[in-house]
Amino acid sequence: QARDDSGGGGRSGALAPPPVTEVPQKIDVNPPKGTRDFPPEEMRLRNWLFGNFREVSRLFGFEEVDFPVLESEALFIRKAGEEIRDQLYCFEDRGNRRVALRPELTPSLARLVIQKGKSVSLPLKWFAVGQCWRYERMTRGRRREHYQWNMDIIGVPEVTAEAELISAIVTFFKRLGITESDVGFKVSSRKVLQEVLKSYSIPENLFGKVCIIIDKIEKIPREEVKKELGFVGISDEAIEELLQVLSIKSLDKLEEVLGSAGEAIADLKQLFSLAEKFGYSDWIQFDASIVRGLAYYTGIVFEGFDRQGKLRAICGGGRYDRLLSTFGGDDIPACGFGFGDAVIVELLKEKGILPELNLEVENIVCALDQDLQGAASSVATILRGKGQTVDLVLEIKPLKWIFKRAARVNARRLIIVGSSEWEKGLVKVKNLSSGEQIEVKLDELE
Ligand SMILES: Nc1ccc(Br)nc1
Repeated sequence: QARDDSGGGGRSGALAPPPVTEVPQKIDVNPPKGTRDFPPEEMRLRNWLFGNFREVSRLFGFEEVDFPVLESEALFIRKAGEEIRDQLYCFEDRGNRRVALRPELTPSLARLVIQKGKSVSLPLKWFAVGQCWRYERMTRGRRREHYQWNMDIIGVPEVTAEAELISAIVTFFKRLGITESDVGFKVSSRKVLQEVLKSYSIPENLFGKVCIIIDKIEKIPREEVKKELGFVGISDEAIEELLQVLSIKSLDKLEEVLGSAGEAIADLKQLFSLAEKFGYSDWIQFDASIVRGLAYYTGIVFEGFDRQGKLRAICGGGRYDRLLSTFGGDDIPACGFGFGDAVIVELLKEKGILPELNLEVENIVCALDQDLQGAASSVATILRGKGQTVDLVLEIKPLKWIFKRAARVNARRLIIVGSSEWEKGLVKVKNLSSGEQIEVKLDELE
């Protein structure tokens, strides 16, 4: 019989039998496939990581923004064959609207910039830390959600913006104890591809598709890449030239091939010169094979990698000068990066530099008998009013239990409220590291 929780009268009169409760159904206590809970220990690590994201963003003068996790599906529908599109976590809501759990933050940011229009003055320097989703066939057992830190600069066409963003990531790595011997950035520009495609008169509208196919160069066999490029109409000759250019690892070599007049070389030379000034030259290297897997990049692209080659890309980003206009906004230049919360933790574990993050409570306060529980509450309130953390024991417990609890919460002091002391306006204060115990007047407690 369903429980009558309609709040109505039902048969709940004084003499009526107690309502038949539902037979308890054991629910699955695990979170949905591909998602995570954050119990205290994991939450402390997440807060520490996000705290560093936010502190670096603050150091660089960026403002925090956020957007709904749920967006119109249209924001992410791009026809360039991206994986992010194939794995879109999308559905029709009860209002028959096509919606999606955001797979990334950049389109939402672009939407908000357009919405703000002339009410905001450029350049905008915005950052966000948000959960992003993908519907991954669980056969690969990969996650379906992660948190991404994004920093974006809107309204700056110069490469100074990309240089600034990479500097922010370097600053973040250094804060965590990660050095240029651990990680690096592979940097290129999609203008390299653009210049090659243009020399073969390949139409602009194929640019996004070609980039997405080439981004798979490390993930699928070379022959498959060539076949896919052929399918979209790239000639064999152009394919050979593309793959040749993509294997270039030095700017001098690239300049030999492309010549010195193109934007690609100019942008990359400026970026490497700025890197010198920022002091992170040892962190970056040119690699023409870097195109990144998002269709909207139009210029410099970069990705953070671990030099041991054990992990997937740590972060990635680039310039996306056309995204806002494709959403019907003005032609505003933009660049940004995404930095996931998973690979970085694997890297910290690999390096053995995960921080020790324990619950730290300054005081544990307890009453020795029931009628002093109120007194213990007032002691806790006084200490909290002074900005001290207090774990207040909420029941009368034996001292053995209290000491065990004090150890678990790493308390520095035990404040005991006992009747004989309380009558004299005193409490017992035990220093839990030295063991020293003194009596303190309540109004002198600090
Ligand atoms: N885009 C995206 C979303 C969620 C995860 Br996990 N990985 C990538």
